[in-house]
Amino acid sequence: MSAASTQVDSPSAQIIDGKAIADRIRKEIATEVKALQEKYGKVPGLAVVLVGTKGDSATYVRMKRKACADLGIQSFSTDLPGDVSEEDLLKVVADYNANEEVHGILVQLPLPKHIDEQRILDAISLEKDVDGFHPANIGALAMRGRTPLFTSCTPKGCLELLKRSGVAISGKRAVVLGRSNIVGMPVAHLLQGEDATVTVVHSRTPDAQAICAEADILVAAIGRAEMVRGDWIKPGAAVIDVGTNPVPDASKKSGYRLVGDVAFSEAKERAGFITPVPGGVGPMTITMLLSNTVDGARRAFEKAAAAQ
Ligand SMILES: Nc1nc2c(c(=O)[nH]1)N[C@@H](CN(C=O)c1ccc(C(=O)N[C@@H](CCC(=O)O)C(=O)O)cc1)CN2
Repeated sequence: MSAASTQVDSPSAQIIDGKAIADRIRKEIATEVKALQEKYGKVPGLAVVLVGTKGDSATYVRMKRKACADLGIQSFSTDLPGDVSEEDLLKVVADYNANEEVHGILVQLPLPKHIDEQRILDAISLEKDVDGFHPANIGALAMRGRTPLFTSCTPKGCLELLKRSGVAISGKRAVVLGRSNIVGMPVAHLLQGEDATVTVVHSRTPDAQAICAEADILVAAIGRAEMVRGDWIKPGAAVIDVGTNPVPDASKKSGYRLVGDVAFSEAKERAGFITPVPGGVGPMTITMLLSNTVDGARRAFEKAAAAQ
């Protein structure tokens, strides 16, 4: 028998269809919104604040507002000029904090350089922090035995994709590539909370490839186009690609296409599960925002009912 005929091809990975999973969850959320309306006569409300006109941010905000409309969530919108003062932005946040019809407040990031992002995020009421970026929510996420009021949307979406795809987490070796406050750090805490053994790899980690190659679950959130090559992947691993990096593509009307932090075509030949870009983690981010808004509204409605 020739060598060629005895070779066993490694099967291609199961593609985790984030769009399909997000659509299913959105249907569940729409049902919950209806149930809340029937029980309390009120609907959840989400305030989305956009500063400036930066292309991506404006697109994401539009998507968030449309998603609210699709699911019966009341949407509150404030669009501010890029040179708005920090004090004026704080005033908008304070008004939404005081508005009883608003159960979630989201300030689209990044903010212009002249605004202290931390000061703005800290000003959002803990009970309306649907982004889960308030230090008290992050702190609770990091502590054993504590549950944050809200978990940040992209990390929550990553975990949801793993769970709904039947990927076991407990006892597995998880590697998170990237340590941002928005994704890397919270996703590492979430995986640890599910009893994975977690390593965070970042820009100063020597031999990132060798560490990634030990991962049963690899979450790539470093923001570098196709940094993770096929030979970084442990055969059979679950690969969650959070990267959305624009690369020039003259064949596209926009002049670019999006690629992840993982070289998809190489990685899918070794991984057991893998998310595509686009259509993987991205659609889950907004879906988890809607889910957090409904959670916030439910808590507010229950509290108001108990106080009567
Ligand atoms: N306040 C916040 N700001 C930002 C967050 C956040 O969670 N809260 N996350 C990102 C951007 N973001 C949401 O705001 C976001 C990113 C990507 C997607 C998405 O659906 N991506 C699609 C591709 C869309 C496209 O073609 O452009 C995909 O990956 O399939 C949604 C939301 C930064 N700011």
